[in-house]
Amino acid sequence: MLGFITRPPRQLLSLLCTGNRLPRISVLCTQPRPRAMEVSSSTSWELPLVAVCQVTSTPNKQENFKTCAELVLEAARLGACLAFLPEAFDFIARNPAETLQLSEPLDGDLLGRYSQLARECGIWLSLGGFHERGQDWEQTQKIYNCHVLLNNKGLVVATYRKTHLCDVEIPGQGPMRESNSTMPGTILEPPISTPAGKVGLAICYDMRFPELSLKLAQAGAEILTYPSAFGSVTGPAHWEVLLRARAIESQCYVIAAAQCGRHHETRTSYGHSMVVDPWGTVVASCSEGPGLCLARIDLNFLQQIRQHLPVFQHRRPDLYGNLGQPLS
Ligand SMILES: O=C(O)CNC(=O)[C@H](CS)NC(=O)CCC(=O)C(=O)O
Repeated sequence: MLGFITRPPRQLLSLLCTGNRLPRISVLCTQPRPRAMEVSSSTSWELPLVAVCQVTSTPNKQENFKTCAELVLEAARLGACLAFLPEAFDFIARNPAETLQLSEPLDGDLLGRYSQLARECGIWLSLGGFHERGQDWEQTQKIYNCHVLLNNKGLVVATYRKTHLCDVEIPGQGPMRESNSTMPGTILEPPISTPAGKVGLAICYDMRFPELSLKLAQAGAEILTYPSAFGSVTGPAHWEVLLRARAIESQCYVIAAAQCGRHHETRTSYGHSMVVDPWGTVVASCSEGPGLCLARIDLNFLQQIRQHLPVFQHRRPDLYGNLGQPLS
């Protein structure tokens, strides 16, 4: 059913922690598509397979790496070409001071280990939301929330620094003041070609700004990514609706790897990582706990939807401005 099941090279087994429970794997969603949208040109096993990893990061960076590495190994073994990790895959700290203390530069030890993991597994990695010490760290004493894309040689092919910071107070969820520790990014990253399609990079709270997803779609994105640590109050109300809306209006696949469960005494996340196809169907999802879900990316299907429903040709920039300028 999954096709192309491969085994990890022998040296990878050293990365697996012995005696640990295996991650939970959710099966591929087999929901049928509406008839009018059926594609007959490719059989599913020829299509690229992506994996979405769901974890509960804690302040313990070593443990978090071990958990993520296990899931990535499993994703590679199942034949995925690209694996997605959530925002704050590196750690979730108890307070802003600890966040700053645990942060690292892009050329630090932790990303070095992920680079080795990508290389040894031969898999692309979307590392959504690395707590990055930039060049300006000495002056600002603040970090960036950085989405890093590694290719299967372990090289950094793109980075995107979160542009919309989450400074909100939702009753029942505890205040979030991301700007206490984090600087906003100032530019968008043009979509990047990967074995699964052209990927547009975003992070979590960015999903509330459809302007960004339209801009990325018009710059050529076929897959939008929203690695997240969504709150437990906004989660049930907004998570799936926002992700499906971004997929439908941008006519892109939407891939959202999520944090789940209890990170420390005062913080929990909603989970429910998912892949949404450009028709708005949730084609794979995790539930509350840590684990993995898999989906195939069908760009013929995406092209058919864009042909049948040409919303990008029906825009009225004369009424509400042009969101379609090419990326600078
Ligand atoms: O804190 C870190 O270490 C990493 N950053 C995050 O987890 C960020 C900022 S607190 N979380 C969100 O953006 C949640 C958005 C959300 O929940 C919503 O839009 O409803």
